[in-house]
Amino acid sequence: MIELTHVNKTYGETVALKDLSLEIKSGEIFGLLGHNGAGKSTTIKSLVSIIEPTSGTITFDGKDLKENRLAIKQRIGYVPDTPDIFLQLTAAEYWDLIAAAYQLPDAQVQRRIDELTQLFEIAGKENETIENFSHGMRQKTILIGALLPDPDVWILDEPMQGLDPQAAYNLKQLMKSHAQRGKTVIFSTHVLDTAQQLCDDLAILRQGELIYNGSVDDLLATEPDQSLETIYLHLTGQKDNAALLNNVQTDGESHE
Ligand SMILES: Nc1ncnc2c1ncn2[C@@H]1O[C@H](COP(=O)(O)OP(=O)(O)OP(=O)(O)O)[C@@H](O)[C@H]1O
Repeated sequence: MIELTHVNKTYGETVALKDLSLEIKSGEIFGLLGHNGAGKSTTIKSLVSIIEPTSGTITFDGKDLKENRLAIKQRIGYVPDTPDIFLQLTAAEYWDLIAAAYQLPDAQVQRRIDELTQLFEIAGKENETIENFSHGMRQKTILIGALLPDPDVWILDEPMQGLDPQAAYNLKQLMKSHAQRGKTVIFSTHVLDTAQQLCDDLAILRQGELIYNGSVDDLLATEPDQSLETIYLHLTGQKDNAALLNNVQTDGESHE
């Protein structure tokens, strides 16, 4: 179980997270939703210790993250929101770096790399520089790095971005089986169909504040026969969106 309790994060004047409390259970897929700037990446970066909350506590199985940072980080596989990292390395050098950080046995590393590069269809590209990869190939390289140690907790920031349909399908299957093995998957997404398909529980953030936390099923039950997209837009959307949309659509005509 992962618990965030009264977590706040400010950047100067900007309040990125406001009094966020969440419980994320083992064996579940937990989705973080919210518009651009809502605080999803800030939540994720706090969980993986890239940033320090201004106040509040985060615990993993009752252990405080601040006091057990290294041990907890070893349990986490993290995919950041951009794959544009370590561009000067080859994919193999990047995975070596991860293997060293997690102190993985060579045989395990080679087996996992063989399996994962075949699954994500980048076998044969291991010795090419990441800078020369397409966006999707970079994303696959980072994903393989995160999955290499088979960590307990996967924390994935918009992981489907740039993946081709086959790779996205494979990743979704891996996420489901990871949760079925009693482990935890936390991911952020803007793709509400994916959230509806995959998540057990959800948090929806708006301007750093939690506006929904609970199961997908309970949320769907609030408006029977509506999709998650419709319900999400009702919760978070602009009140006068139709008028704004109409202005933009008809603006071209008024200048013709
Ligand atoms: N390093 C930073 N310095 C200053 N402000 C920041 C920094 N990082 C994030 N913010 C601000 O914190 C708020 C939350 O940003 P965050 O990246 O968590 O949003 P997000 O929900 O992940 O957005 P997106 O969907 O666009 O990725 C935003 O107002 C953002 O401008």
